[in-house]
Amino acid sequence: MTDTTSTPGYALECKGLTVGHGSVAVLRDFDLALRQGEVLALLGPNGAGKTTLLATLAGLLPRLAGGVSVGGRALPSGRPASANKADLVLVPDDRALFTTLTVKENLTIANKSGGLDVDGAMDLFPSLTKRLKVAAGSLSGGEQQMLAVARALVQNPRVLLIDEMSMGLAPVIVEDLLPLVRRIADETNAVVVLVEQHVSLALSVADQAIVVVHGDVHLRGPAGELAADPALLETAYLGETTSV
Ligand SMILES: Nc1ncnc2c1ncn2[C@@H]1O[C@H](COP(=O)(O)OP(=O)(O)OP(=O)(O)O)[C@@H](O)[C@H]1O
Repeated sequence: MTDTTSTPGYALECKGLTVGHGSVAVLRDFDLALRQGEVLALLGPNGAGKTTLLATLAGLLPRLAGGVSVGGRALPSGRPASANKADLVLVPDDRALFTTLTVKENLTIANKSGGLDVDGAMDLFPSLTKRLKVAAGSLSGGEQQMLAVARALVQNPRVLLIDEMSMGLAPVIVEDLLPLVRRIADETNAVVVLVEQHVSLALSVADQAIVVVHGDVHLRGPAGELAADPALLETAYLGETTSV
């Protein structure tokens, strides 16, 4: 039987975690241990199970097996309110903004005590300052992504899960946005799990990286070491299990 006891010192821990849809597993027996302020780049081709993993960590899907703990406390399976109470916040790939509300309203209704306030969020995303009174649905794609991350930050996350921050954005915007992930982890001490298709950029801001392919971990290690070995990454993406 899987030992799901949490280990002291880890801000986010998964042990023997299996996630999926209905009874169909898409990512099996997944282990993870991250400390405060660490950034994980979760990489892999389409259909690998990355989004399913994030949704499960956020309690939006029930676990099929294994355990998840945040700050040493076990999270119940399939309970988004419990995950949120444990300060685990998901930025989904569709951003899930309230499109008819203004930028300021989106931030104000999400604000939790102890988190950044609206002004603090504007320090990280100064270009949103002049858009505070604009409806979220009228923002550009890049601005909407900034707002989605800012809205997560005002919830004072201990664990921040960001699914495909760069989806639909021009490369030049992605190059500006991804370094903010590093700054967020450094300044707030949150764990950040970043699902990202821009592999080099993601590795440049991450501490650790994992490549999942068809539901299995094919490579994991320090992000810098993976970035320095493109051939190894390619091999992992092609489906061969390898190691740094
Ligand atoms: N709602 C669902 N019901 C059943 N199966 C699903 C559902 N959503 C995703 N899947 C399946 O689960 C598997 C993993 O999908 P998932 O979206 O987690 O992968 P991913 O790594 O995030 O890929 P992508 O980068 O394309 O988003 C895929 O085979 C997908 O078809």
